[in-house]
Amino acid sequence: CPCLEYCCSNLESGLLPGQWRHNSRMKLIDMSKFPVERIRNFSIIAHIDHGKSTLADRLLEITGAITKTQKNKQVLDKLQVERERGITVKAQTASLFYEYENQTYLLNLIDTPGHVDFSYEVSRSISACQGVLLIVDANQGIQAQTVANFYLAFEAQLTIIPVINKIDLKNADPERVENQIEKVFDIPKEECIRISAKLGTNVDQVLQEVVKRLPPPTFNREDPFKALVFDSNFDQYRGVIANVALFGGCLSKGDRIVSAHLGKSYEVNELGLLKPEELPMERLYAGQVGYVIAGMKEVKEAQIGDTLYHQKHPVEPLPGFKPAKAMVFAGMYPMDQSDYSTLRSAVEKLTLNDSSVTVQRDSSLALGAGWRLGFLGLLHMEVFNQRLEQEYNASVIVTAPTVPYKAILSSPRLIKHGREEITIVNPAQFPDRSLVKEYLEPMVMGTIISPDDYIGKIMSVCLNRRGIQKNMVYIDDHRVMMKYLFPLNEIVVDFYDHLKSMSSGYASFDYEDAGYQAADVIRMDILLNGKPVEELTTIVHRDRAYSAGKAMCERLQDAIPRQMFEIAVQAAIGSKVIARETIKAFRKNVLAKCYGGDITRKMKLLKKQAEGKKKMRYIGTVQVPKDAFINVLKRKDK
Ligand SMILES: Nc1nc2c(ncn2[C@@H]2O[C@H](COP(=O)(O)OP(=O)(O)OP(=O)(O)O)[C@@H](O)[C@H]2O)c(=O)[nH]1
Repeated sequence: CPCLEYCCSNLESGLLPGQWRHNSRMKLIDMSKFPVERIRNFSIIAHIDHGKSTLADRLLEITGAITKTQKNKQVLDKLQVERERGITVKAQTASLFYEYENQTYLLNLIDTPGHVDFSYEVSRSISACQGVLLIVDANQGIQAQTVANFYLAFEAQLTIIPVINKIDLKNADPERVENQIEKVFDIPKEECIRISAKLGTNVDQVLQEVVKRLPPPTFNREDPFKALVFDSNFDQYRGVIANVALFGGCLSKGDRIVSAHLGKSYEVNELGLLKPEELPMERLYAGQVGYVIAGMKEVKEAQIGDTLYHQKHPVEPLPGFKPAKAMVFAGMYPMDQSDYSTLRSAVEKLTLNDSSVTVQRDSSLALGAGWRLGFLGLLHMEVFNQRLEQEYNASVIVTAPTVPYKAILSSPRLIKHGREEITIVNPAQFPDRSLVKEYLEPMVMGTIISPDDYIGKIMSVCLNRRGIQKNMVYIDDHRVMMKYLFPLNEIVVDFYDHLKSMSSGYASFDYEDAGYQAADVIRMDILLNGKPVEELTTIVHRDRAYSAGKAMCERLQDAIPRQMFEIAVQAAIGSKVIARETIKAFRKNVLAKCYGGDITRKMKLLKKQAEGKKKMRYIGTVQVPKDAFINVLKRKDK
């Protein structure tokens, strides 16, 4: 960092361990005496693309943590997938020093993702904070994730500073957005700050308001050490790096700490602040946010939500978090079985970094040995897949995603360990109706915000997806917020895409878990040339079986390239085929060389060709492209 200089052994600088020198003003900051009242911990939360990472860049620039160059764009989005997709996937922390009214403040900022699949990151991040900056786009106004994120912060009783971003846009209407904020969140519009994160307009005011409006942490250095693990990463060489917020006491290098969850003890090898790179320190104090490396070999050992304390001073553990709940499951297999062990180590390493992915071993007749992975949503699954390919050079086949159904069993034969209820994460293991009292499907409460011109279209799509309307309110003169109860299965794959395209990109969607409901669902198999393909088996609602089967066959017909033999694509329920499409074979013109001539010779050639094809159909395996598994589930809403 060009502006701040940290000293641990450099005697010439005249600094003691744990002291900072602010080069531009030659001011020494002794962290051991830094008062808690001058610390502010806050998150930046918003709907996707409303400008969180851009604002974080400006805050880092103003406070001198990074230099102002073209290269320094979205510095907190470090992953390649984040940079390529332009989205934040993982929350990032940065500690900044800010000068206000001749006092130095330590601001710990956490930039969070905006997409619904990563809202778990948001809820974890805000647990380490006392306040949030709620960013709203001055053109788009309040969107579905703005509402969801607001409630996360509101329920955690954090101070909320509304910030209206992108006021430089031609169509910006900050006045309208302020009215929406007042109406929907009951925050007086005078409290909103209008900024342009891109141009830097009023960004300094944001920092001033953070200092003025957000409360400092109320933790005491004299109390026993107590820290919340709110995130963790895995480094191949250094092991687990736990991001912690200190809720009391202080922690020094060499201290022995215990993780409350496992009761294991560790020696602290390294600790420090995140600026946003790791900056080793001698000590961390109550109220600060930083990182700790303590020889933990698996992320499981630094479980998110866990409490760390000094071995000699046990404390009451903090409440922690609910574990992330996987919403989508899919099989993952190596393209080539010989790559199995390489892929296994890649999956293990990546899940060490992303503890919200659940992993179970699985195998399939067609695709060999693999895993069944659970994700928080489809984007999460795509990002995981992309990271595997980019960061670990692995090539994988991902099967059709499915949601976790439940079945209440009636047959005592199947009741293991007194469990009557089973969760079905693989449709191929869907228990037969005769063994089941009741099937249950996962439900979600969806929030849709859209201009009112599209209400009619949206309602008909929601109905088509078995949605039940629960509420509808106007958030301003032209925008409505609708609440729908949906079966998760109906919205998980492509609902958001449809909603976006039918509303010219104006509608936004967010959902939260709403438990389980009884449902009349059945298993539908897909057969290619009479052979069931386990990886394409799906669970569908009985009323939708025929239309779903027909649509899947049609989509497979498009997705599977023509091969040297004819392929019959069938959808079946039990032994009953309910839909069929045929993929025609490439036909070699065996008669090309026969100019006129004897008809019996032509017939002989055609018969020989037909026999050859019959053989191929028998022995040939159908090649299914790897993206076909997901594409077959994407439906077209009328
Ligand atoms: N005109 C204008 N564009 C902005 C402003 N702030 C951000 N943007 C643009 O908006 C887009 C999204 O910005 P990001 O900072 O990536 O948004 P984000 O909220 O971090 O996005 P996620 O992390 O994916 O949720 C980028 O193209 C930015 O350049 C602004 O003040 N004015």
